[in-house]
Amino acid sequence: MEFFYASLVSLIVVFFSFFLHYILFKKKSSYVAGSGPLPPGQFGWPVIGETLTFFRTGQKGQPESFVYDRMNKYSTYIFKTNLLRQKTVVLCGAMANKFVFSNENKLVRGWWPNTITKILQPSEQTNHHAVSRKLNKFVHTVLRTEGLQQYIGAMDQVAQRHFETSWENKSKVVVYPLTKKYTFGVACKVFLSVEDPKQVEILAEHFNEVASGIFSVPIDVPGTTFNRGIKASIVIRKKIKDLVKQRKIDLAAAGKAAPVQDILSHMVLAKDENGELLEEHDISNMIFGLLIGGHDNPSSVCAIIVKYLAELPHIYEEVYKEQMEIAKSKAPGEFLNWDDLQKMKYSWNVACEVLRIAPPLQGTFREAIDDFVFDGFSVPKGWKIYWSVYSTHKNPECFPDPEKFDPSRFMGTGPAPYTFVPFGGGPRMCPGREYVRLEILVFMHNLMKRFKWEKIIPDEKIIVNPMAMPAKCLPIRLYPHDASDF
Ligand code: HEM
Repeated sequence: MEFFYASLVSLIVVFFSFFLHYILFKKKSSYVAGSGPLPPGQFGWPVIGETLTFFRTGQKGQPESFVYDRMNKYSTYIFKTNLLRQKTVVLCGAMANKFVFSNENKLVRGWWPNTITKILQPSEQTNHHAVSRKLNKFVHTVLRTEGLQQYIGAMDQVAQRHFETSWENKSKVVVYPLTKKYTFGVACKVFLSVEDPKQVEILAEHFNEVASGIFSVPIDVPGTTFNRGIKASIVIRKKIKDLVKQRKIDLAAAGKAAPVQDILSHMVLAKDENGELLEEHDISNMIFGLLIGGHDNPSSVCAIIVKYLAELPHIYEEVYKEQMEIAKSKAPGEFLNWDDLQKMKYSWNVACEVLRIAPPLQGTFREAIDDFVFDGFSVPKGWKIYWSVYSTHKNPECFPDPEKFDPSRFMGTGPAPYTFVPFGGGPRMCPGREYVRLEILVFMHNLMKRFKWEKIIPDEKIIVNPMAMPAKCLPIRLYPHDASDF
């Protein structure tokens, strides 16, 4: 059925594409906004532009080549293209990152493709930009470091149970599905206090449908991946709303729920700047957004850490030494705490190097609120702006020998400003970054103290589909440490 619809749409696209191309692009090719020419570059194929090339380079394991081919051909700092049927400029390099991040809501604002907004956005929102700015501010507040410290023990508890049930007593495992299970389990516990494995699994299945829907052909008729994504999003929202309602009741009844037990309690009790409690649908939307963030990105990093530690024994040994010192300092049954995580400096450098070399997200879009000029080229109002993580992460001027996995890049003062941007920057910078740091370090600790491992597919590549991930999900052979190591 999906194939039929996709074929139908392709035919329609072929018939009308040249006509649309003429109307949308050719007629306006002489358009000059601001005081400079349009950026160099090509819009590519009619309608679809260069979208397929963009995604294919990622699926082939060379996601950075889309940006670098065009930087070499047109300009180091800016080029135009057509992505997701939008006239887009790609801004490259540290200065471009600084420009995008510091002009939020002045010259640019957040923009998501229709597929994403249709699945993720609540229909109740009338003034999307104003509402999302207010909610984003609140999300940044609930995920700040001081608040998260209290959840480290809970993360460790989830990790211990996860390794006991899914890794121990096995000689081989496939890593990527397991890291997904771990990170989603942590998210369910920390955000919602949902621990029952069956309930977590059902929620994870709905989230998988949402994730597939976001990156599917956007045809909203029964049977398509896109339609299933929308339906799954409605089901999840309903489930979260029910949890919010129940939590309100439990918090009112003494002893049934604690104000600090998870992020949900925190949100239910929080008040906005007018002293009002937050609306139920706002809380559900925020929790939904956090679970989406917690679903795929951190699991990609955890899996790719496992890959590099298998390939680079000298780095494995350093991480092992650091983690075993902490493991030996703990009393039996004692969970990790904030001080332990502060000691995991080398481990975090390793994770940062993974975030540099294989960032889960390649970049995000903005929309020009007004005409502006960058590097002498005009960007017209309404065009989309794409900033790419790779334009600095794989740039030898920012990171010498960029393909080399070298955690020492993060020692001392670390990378130059605006060059290491896996979490974006400015007001929209990922609010989950500190949460991610804790969750990844807890994962590394529990993994290192249990196992050494080797890859079953020695030359397995990292692809981007749509997150960075090992092409075959990283099957490995496990070798448990001797009990005498403790
Ligand atoms: C390794 C894991 C992660 C990476 C690499 C990552 C990266 C990013 C990036 C690049 C952005 C866009 C920033 C921009 O447009 O400038 C973003 C936004 C966001 N992230 Fe993350 N993220 C991760 C994990 C998480 C987690 C675990 C959560 C939730 C707990 C989360 C919540 C969010 C939210 C809510 C936004 C939207 C912020 C806004 O639009 O203001 N992320 N993230």
